[in-house]
Amino acid sequence: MLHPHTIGIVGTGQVGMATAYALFQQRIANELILIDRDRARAEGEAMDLMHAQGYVGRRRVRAGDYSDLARAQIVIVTAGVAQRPGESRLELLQRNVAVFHEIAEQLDRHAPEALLLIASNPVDLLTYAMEQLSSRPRHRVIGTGTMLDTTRLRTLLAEHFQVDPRSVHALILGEHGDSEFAVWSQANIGGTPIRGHTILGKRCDRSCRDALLAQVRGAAGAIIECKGYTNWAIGLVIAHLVRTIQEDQGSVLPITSRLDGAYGLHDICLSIPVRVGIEGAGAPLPLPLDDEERAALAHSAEVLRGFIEGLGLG
Ligand SMILES: NC(=O)C1=CN([C@@H]2O[C@H](COP(=O)(O)OP(=O)(O)OC[C@H]3O[C@@H](n4cnc5c(N)ncnc54)[C@H](O)[C@@H]3O)[C@@H](O)[C@H]2O)C=CC1
Ligand SMILES: CC(=O)C(=O)O
Repeated sequence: MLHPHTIGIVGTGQVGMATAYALFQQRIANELILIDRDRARAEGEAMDLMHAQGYVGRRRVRAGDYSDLARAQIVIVTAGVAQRPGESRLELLQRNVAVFHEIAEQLDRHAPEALLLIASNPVDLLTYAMEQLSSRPRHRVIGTGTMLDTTRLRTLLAEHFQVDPRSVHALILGEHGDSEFAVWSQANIGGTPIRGHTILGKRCDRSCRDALLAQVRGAAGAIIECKGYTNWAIGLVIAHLVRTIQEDQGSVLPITSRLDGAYGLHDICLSIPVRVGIEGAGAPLPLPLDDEERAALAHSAEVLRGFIEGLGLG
């Protein structure tokens, strides 16, 4: 029987461990199973985290094999290689698809019922690859998509308007990558549209909006230039997603899921707002995009489709 508080993490690098830390610290998981090709690394990380039980209470964190995932309700995949400075997410594709063949086979054998949450990059294409490689229902494979980019935009807008980021309602959709776009037609601060309105004495005109979007698109590159990787924000994004699934919240989130007809797109994984619950990706919401946004979504789909055809996944 699956246990909702048993969570597996495949890949105990920077992202995997920022995620483990968030899950542990927020008491989202009672049992964390850490799997990595480098077993010693996973063992060390498990021991380190376990030693904080004196402050968070009784929790189990252990290094394991795929066979230890039988009880896991959710398995988070953060394995693979990360971008080097100057490298795009799409450049990781071939290296990480090879890793995913092996992981999909192991997960199908040992955790066929677990919901898979993909973070490895390029996340849209690897979510697609995992859906193709795994025999589980497609809605049970989801990617973090543009959740990270969306929180980056909300943070920047909150700074601009000097409000709580949680009062900023704005979305980044499409590819988690260079072709992503902001849905400015719907963006608002506490209900007041950002376009065309002065909010708390401040405006964000076209050039301000373009500059903020450029900052969001460049955020990963800027952080990687400084510290070599990004991890803390994505760790919190994944913890939020895990809680959403565990509690069957039905939150609407810009995750990566399979589109088969929504927004006129077929057979592709990218981010649009989707209901998320215990079964994974639910129905997409029919966000009324304007012409420019529809064109941007179609462009993201075209960029990704160019790569899907080269994956050879059938
Ligand atoms: N979706 C998102 O928003 C974000 C995605 N990422 C992506 O997450 C991935 C991980 O990034 P980092 O943790 O910084 O990389 P990292 O290099 O620190 O960790 C990757 C880990 O995967 C392990 N690994 C490699 N192949 C494996 C296999 N076949 N089986 C099990 N473990 C394996 C490695 O031993 C390593 O511990 C990258 O693809 C990165 O681009 C990073 C940040 C945000
Ligand atoms: C690395 C990456 O995908 C990000 O930080 O957005």
